[in-house]
Amino acid sequence: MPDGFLTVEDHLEKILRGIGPLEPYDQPVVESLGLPLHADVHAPISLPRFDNSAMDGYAVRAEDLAQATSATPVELPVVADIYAGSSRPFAISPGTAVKIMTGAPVPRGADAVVPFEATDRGNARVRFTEAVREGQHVRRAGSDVGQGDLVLPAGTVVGPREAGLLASLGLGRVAARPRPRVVVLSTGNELREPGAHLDFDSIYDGNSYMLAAAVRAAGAIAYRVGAIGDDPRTFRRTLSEQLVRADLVVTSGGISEGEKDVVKETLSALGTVAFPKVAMQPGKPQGFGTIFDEQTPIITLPGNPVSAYVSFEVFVLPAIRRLMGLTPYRRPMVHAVLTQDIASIPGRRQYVRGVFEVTHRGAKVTPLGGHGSHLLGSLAQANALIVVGEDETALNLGDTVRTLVLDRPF
Ligand SMILES: Nc1nc2c(c(=O)[nH]1)N[C@H]1C(S)=C(S)[C@@H](COP(=O)(O)OP(=O)(O)OC[C@H]3O[C@@H](n4cnc5c(N)ncnc54)[C@H](O)[C@@H]3O)O[C@H]1N2
Ligand code: MOO
Repeated sequence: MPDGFLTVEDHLEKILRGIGPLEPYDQPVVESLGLPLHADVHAPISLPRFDNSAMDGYAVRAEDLAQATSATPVELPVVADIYAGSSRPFAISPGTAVKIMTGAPVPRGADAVVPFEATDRGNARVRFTEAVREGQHVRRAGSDVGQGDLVLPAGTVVGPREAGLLASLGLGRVAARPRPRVVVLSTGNELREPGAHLDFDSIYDGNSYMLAAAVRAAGAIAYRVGAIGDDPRTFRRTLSEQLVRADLVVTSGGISEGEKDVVKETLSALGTVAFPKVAMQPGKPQGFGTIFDEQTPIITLPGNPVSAYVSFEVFVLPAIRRLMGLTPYRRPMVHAVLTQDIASIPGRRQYVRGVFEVTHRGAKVTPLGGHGSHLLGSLAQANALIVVGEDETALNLGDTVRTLVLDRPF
């Protein structure tokens, strides 16, 4: 590794050690979508809560129909109608039937339900032409979930199915860490909002959009602050104004060796931010620390768009996941067979854009475009980053290589 460089692992370790998980609180179930449960959830009630009918039909005692055949039908008086949600508790006596709708409580004494289709659909009296099995079409109390059962262990990520279960158990709120609020801002006098007038040397601010989208895709809340220029006072003022809504600040640009590297200049005096060179490509210049009295964590990413994106994947995504308590923090590597040679940069870990596919013969990955950190077109075509280790001298066609498959939930 080149002198004076940190490894990717060391820099990531510093970030993860410097950022603690946010404090959990009881939040509405739908708001917790994508967040891990902070505590085990035990069922406060059983499901179903009471014996209920799985069919529209008649509740009966199975033994009353034991002799029913088409030649010797059994006819019973219909003594009540029971609808889901509108019935009083009810019991049936031997030799009677009750009309019942799906979901309605099965009356005490009844032990089976016969669907309308298997009867003459009578109102005052109903005729049955076959016997029924005890328990037929009755959904027993507790047969799905027992009261007190551990239904969702701590760490389970809330998705639509978990939300449905929680609400069905009467739990409208659950303990989870809050969705992190991430302020995204980019720096550079050359930057303009999409749609704005461009001077001969200005460009559109793609990074703040890319990073804000990546923050959201990671499950956090993104506050995108438009690009700010290279003036240290404006940068400092903007940062201090944004702190009230930031669990983490992410910047792009202004951290290399230039003469107007505003982020580096300003932050050096504002807190604990260090600006190491990291042994990776792209993404060599990096920065991390805390700022102001609030000690808000800030991750400063390089301005080259591909460098900013790769750095987000490698450092910011794990940081966001740590804030919300979502493990694993780091995207798992997936093995795939390489379809072309890749030249390696010795001493640095490379993240090479690629296209990952699963075919009937297994997973394969094809490198894409060049190494340039400005190549946005090929970045948008890629769906994976091929990881070339610091010590690897070359990767060859046919090698099994490690890849980060982008956008995939984990
Ligand atoms: N003398 C040296 N020069 C550079 C070095 C070095 O080691 N010595 N490192 C290079 C590497 S590697 C990178 S990466 C960049 C990082 O530079 P900065 O973080 O200071 O970024 P800027 O100089 O502000 O911008 C770099 C590049 O990216 C464009 N950019 C910036 N922000 C945006 C944005 N929001 N949207 C779109 N494009 C953006 C900017 O116009 C520049 O072209 O430094 C190298 N230089
Ligand atoms: O290392 Mo810079 O981040 O490639 O282009």
